[in-house]
Amino acid sequence: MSIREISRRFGAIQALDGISLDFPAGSFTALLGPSGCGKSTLLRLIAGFEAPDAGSIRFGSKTVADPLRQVPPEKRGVGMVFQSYALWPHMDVAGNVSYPLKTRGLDRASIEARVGEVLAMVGLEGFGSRRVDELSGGQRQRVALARCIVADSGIILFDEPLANLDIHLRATMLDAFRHIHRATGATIVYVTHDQGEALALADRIAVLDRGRLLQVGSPTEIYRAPVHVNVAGFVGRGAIVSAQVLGHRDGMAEVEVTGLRIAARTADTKSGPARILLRPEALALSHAGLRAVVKSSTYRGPVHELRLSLETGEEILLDDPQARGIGEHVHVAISDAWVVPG
Ligand SMILES: Nc1ncnc2c1ncn2[C@@H]1O[C@H](COP(=O)(O)OP(=O)(O)OP(=O)(O)O)[C@@H](O)[C@H]1O
Repeated sequence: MSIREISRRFGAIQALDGISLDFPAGSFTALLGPSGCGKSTLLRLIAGFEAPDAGSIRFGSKTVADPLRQVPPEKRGVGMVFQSYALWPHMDVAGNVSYPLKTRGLDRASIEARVGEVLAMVGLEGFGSRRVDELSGGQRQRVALARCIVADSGIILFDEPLANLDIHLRATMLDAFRHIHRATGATIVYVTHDQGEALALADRIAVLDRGRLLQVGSPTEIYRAPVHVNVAGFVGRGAIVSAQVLGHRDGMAEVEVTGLRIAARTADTKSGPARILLRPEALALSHAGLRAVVKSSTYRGPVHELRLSLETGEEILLDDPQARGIGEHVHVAISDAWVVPG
């Protein structure tokens, strides 16, 4: 599937602004970005609930949407798992799941066999005769998922499917989604504003901001080498601080950060003022290094997250095994840094 130069405006709001993105067959792409950046609009355009003002959407060689043509949603063969499950509450589980097969005129025995197989796949073996309104949120999600699998949708769209589930169910459903992706080979587009979900699930992450695509890449690329400060700020913890690039050696930038010289990863060969990204796991308290003052110390499970203030007034985050006192003077060693382009 590919989208080319897609734009969509609602009155004064440019919800999508010239987005081009390829979704290779069998890929699992997470669309990530702050509220209002256009994620759901993009999904609705792929599903066929919205039409683009400009640009085109192709499924393989077939154009399903451009400003002149619009294939209706039911003819696109796209499966959808949304937050509000869109199931028929009065029907039992098997009735909901078998619906796409009935419309294809399959015989009863084959339908039953296929429904049983798919319910087992989503961990709902033996749930066929249960009413949907007697199920938990997570179980309903699984029914919606089973219905997509039964329909054999080559493309499955997820819109914040875990948003109203508790933390334990979320973990179980993450496993279910991974399993379904492997088992069906479907092309999956997954909208979330939870970066943890995106990093854990997707093989590609596309980061949107105000209707524009900022970056698309593997979770590690997005985390380690964000191409824009808004990507760096949105994905993962960390801080962006001002620095000077003095020169380059062996593909690395020589950088000065408030008096300390370090080597930083970089994508270009520019020198002069720059901004660098410092992730907490690349920082450690040390006898020498950046001078900083502890601003806050928050226990986060096994570590204490320290918020430290540098001499420039900029702040960084660091994880330390011990709690530290507010106002304590410390030194910070840096083992990895990234020069944010632009
Ligand atoms: N039908 C509509 N009418 C008017 N404005 C709309 C409509 N749909 C979306 N918008 C606007 O377009 C922008 C993008 O909305 P969209 O729902 O795609 O964002 P989102 O990234 O999915 O946000 P969230 O994470 O909050 O769901 C927002 O400013 C929204 O208010």
